[in-house]
Amino acid sequence: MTATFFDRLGERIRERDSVLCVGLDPDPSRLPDHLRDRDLPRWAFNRRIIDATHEHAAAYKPNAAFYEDDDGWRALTETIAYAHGKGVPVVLDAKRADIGNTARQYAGLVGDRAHAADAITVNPYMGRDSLEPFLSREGAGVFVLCRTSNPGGSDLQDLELASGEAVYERVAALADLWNGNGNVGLVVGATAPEELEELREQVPDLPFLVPGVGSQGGDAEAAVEFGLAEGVGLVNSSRGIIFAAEGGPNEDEGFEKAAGEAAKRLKKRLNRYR
Ligand SMILES: O=C(O)c1cc(=O)[nH]c(=O)n1[C@@H]1O[C@H](COP(=O)(O)O)[C@@H](O)[C@H]1O
Repeated sequence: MTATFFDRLGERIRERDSVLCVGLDPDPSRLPDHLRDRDLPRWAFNRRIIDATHEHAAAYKPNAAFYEDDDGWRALTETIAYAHGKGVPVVLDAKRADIGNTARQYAGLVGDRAHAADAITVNPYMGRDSLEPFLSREGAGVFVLCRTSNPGGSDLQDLELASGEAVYERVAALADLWNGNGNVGLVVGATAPEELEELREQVPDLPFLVPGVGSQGGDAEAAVEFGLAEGVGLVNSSRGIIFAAEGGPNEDEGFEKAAGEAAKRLKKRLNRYR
């Protein structure tokens, strides 16, 4: 195993010729009917999605929100183990951070523990010490929320500081300082293409995780053009891939085929801009 998460991700990107991150957000209300009576319906769904998409995926990104209940963590750990079995790194989208004592507990979500993820998304709001337990896990990737894709992303992140820089620019500068182990990246939404371009110039060495392509209508070209650092970075789509069959003739039985085709299509589209 190579040293950093980004080394491993870079290898995967080259090997699969893909920067596509497939988001595993299995909203229980949208699962196909025939999987609903399974022991762990979300796991049954994810397993089929992974079978159909892994050839095209540089990484998977389960969002913790879809697993935070009694059966959820079992579904999540099965999913992580299965993705690893296919050789695909997993970014746990948990957006965590807390005072050190608590963050140390969260940090077990990534790293060497069996079924832990390879990288995690974190929230910079509480500052460096709240992220230290993640940053100090040298082999784990840490994606710091910088300029998010949601409409309210500008409410705080675009505010201008006394120094003249925007809050998101300060976050990027801090993340660059926190990158002593070469394991830090930024989350920057594809719905903010100007900020993507500007941030790429500001922190040329940090890989970005770029969500917001697909269901949120973000700019796929800007995501690729500015999201990659030395060819390494991820462009995520979740609902646009895993629920690609919805509304079509094979909504129920053919959902994994539709997901596989959607993943292949988006991979190819992203590759046109690399
Ligand atoms: O951290 C994230 O991944 C994230 C940051 C952000 O700014 N916007 C954003 O959409 N995300 C996540 O990326 C995924 C996007 O899902 P889709 O809109 O279905 O592709 C969800 O899991 C979001 O929580």
